[in-house]
Amino acid sequence: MMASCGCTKMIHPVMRRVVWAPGKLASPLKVKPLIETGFGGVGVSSSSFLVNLRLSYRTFPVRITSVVPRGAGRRVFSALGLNEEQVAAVKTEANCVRVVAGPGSGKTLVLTCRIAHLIKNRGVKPSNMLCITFTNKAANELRERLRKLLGEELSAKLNIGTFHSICARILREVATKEEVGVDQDFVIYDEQDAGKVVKGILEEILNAADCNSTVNQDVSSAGLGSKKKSKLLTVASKEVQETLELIAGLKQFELKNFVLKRSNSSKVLRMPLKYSQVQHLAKRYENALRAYNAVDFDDLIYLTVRLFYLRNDVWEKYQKRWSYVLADEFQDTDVAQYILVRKLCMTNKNLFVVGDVDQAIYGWRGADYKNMQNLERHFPELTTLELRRNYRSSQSILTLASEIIHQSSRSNTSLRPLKLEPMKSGGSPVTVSQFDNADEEAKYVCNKIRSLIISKQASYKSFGILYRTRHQGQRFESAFIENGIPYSVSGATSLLSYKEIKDLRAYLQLVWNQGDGIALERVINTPPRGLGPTTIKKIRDWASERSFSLPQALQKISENQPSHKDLGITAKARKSLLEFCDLMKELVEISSSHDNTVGMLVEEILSRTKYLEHLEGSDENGDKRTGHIEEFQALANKHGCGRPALSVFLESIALNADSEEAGEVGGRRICELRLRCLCRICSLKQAFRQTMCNFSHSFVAIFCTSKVAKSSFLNGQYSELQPLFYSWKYVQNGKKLDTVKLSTLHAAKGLEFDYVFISGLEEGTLPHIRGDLDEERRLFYVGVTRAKNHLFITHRRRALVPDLGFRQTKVSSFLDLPKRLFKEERHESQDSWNSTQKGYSRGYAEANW
Ligand SMILES: Nc1ncnc2c1ncn2[C@@H]1O[C@H](COP(=O)(O)OP(=O)(O)OP(=O)(O)O)[C@@H](O)[C@H]1O
Repeated sequence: MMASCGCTKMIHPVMRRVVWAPGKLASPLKVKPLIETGFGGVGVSSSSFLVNLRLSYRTFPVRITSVVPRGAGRRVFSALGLNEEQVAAVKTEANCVRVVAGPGSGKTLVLTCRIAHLIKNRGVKPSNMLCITFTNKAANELRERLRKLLGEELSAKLNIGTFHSICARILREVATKEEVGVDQDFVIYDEQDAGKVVKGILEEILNAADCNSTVNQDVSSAGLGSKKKSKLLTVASKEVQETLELIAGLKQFELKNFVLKRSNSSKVLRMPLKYSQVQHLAKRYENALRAYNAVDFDDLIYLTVRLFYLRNDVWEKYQKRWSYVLADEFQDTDVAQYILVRKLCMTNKNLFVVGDVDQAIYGWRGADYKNMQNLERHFPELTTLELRRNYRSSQSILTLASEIIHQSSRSNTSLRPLKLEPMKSGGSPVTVSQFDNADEEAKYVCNKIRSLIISKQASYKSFGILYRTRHQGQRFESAFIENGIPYSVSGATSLLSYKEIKDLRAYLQLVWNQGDGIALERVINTPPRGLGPTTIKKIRDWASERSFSLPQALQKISENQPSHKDLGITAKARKSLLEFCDLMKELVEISSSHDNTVGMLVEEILSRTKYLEHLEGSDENGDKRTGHIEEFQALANKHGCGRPALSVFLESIALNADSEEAGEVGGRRICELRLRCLCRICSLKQAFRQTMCNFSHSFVAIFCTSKVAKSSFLNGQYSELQPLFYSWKYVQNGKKLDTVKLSTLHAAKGLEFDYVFISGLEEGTLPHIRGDLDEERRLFYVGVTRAKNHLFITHRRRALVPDLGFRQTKVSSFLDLPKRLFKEERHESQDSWNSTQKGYSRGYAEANW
């Protein structure tokens, strides 16, 4: 209908396809549905507090001159290296505090010390504090620092987590099906699972609409009609992604109206057209999730907020439990997260938030930096403090950063720009270099790294290569592989993204919740058991005619209800289904035993399904996949016995995709890749090379540590393998890999490096063609302020521009800066590449052996 009123341009592409078939939409799926008084009280003496504090700050370049006695107030913190601004923020008497903190000003340090101060000097129980971070990585870092600072016992009582993990915990404690649509055993769907649900709904709608329109058009040629009917329409992943984003926007909008209504406000927000178009889709999506007893990431927060508004007792319970709320990176909160924090602090008004409007980079996923400002309205007693001293970057880098951010419009915010004060003077000038193309740019970066490594001025981990879009990293990856430069990628392919791990995870999810339709669809024919797509479609059709979900249909089949004829499937397929149902019943029983760990359950799944044999037979990467399964089992083995442990394990993998563990696996994969390429470029014999290329991880370890290999290295043979050898040694010694870090600008938030390269400063790339100009500028600012001592900015004359393909580029408007702030370099194609490469191999051996 809407399309016919001339607004096609405003209509979402998927909706355009769906809306053209008004009245033909399939009907929504109906499914039946620490009272310790300071440290003394718990055995932490003031001196051990200070010792611990000192230990925890080993990572900080602070000078501790003397041990200050307990209660010496301001002096305690200044002795620990905090400056006056930081001490003021830590020790402020105000209860409701907003700390506006520039980059590199020590936000984490302040947050850690504030928590310690509240416990030590204000007698707040650790169990009454809730500390919210944005990523699991940040939560882990804070936890670790506090563990060193406060000791094991006290820090264990603190509640530290991301918005998602905290809300999941609340819902698991108090959710009921009647109030929020799921019970406490719910599963959490990640973006991929949610995408599958949306894809299913969209394709169902499209195919139903297509089927009807074929009939309506009275297609004379029966052949064409049936052909059309038999070819199912599919939906592209981009369309699924766009639909998910619209549904997320609609949910935010609905939550705002819900809160207005519950707060007795007469204001009602008008729904934007784009959201009204997806309303029915969103409803079907919600119904499908609830039918599977599942929630998505957004739901975790929305449902918690709804529960707080619907149930006073629940709200009171949590605001009493967490009477002190501290939140990091507050500029990146979205509507729901803001409402949650506000509601939790509504009565106690004990709030401590840290944030920086200039580093707000998540507007595209619903974050609203104006939440920093909204605090003034909702908490009139708010005290604002500033951290302006930057300890990270040299003066030249900071001057450039300030110029960049002062050019942003800063519209709609009363927060004045922070005037950062550099604590480091001077510094080498920032370099802006132009290259012909991405290859030349990558060679330049490799050369710089090599020369600094050879001259021992830097280790690999002192380099950060930052870029706007993920695909830019690939060019650097290939260049590093060719040159034996060890690297790791922020947010690299995690263990959880491999097919075999997804299969195992789906089995576990189904064991936990037999109503999980997405998990069921994944494993019902994996390994193959004669239940192909046609059989499943027939069962699904049978089920939807009776308003059952697929899991409910299976339940009916296992109760011997429909015959294979009723279902329209073969007797063999029905037998197979019954066997599958029996298998699941057995696995559920195993999971319930208090003697069985999650690791044992994984083993049972593998043996009862003959999954490993299936892998061997079906996949040439069988070895690698078996390695991934071993890693997954190792993770599972860390968990205890019975169903509670299974729940904890599933939740930890759903909510910890950004954790170090996942990254570690990414790092190992990179070792493999690198070794393959190194084999190619160095003079290994054909047969040996073959073995090396088929190697498993343990083989690399054996090779790298074997005497033969060592002597080969000493003799100067295989010198290209040396970086790998060192990386492997690092892993063996339990150290983090010494690698150059490749990262998108978004993922670089919170990181710092001696040397930073920011690549691709071209119009269309940075600023990104589809980005908001101000937010893109802030992203650039975040990148620049990651650099401690040396900053290299690069741009290419010809490059792959997002949405436009390969083309001649224009230098980014973000580089319209006073020329005095940087040094410009132009690089033509290099011929000296090969000769430097040889020199490097020799140099590397000399420098490292
Ligand atoms: N008082 C201090 N004295 C010396 N160094 C400090 C002090 N406070 C912070 N630093 C140093 O400043 C650097 C930045 O600290 P931190 O990473 O906590 O900053 P941040 O405010 O979280 O930065 P960003 O928001 O840019 O990620 C660190 O290297 C830290 O060691």
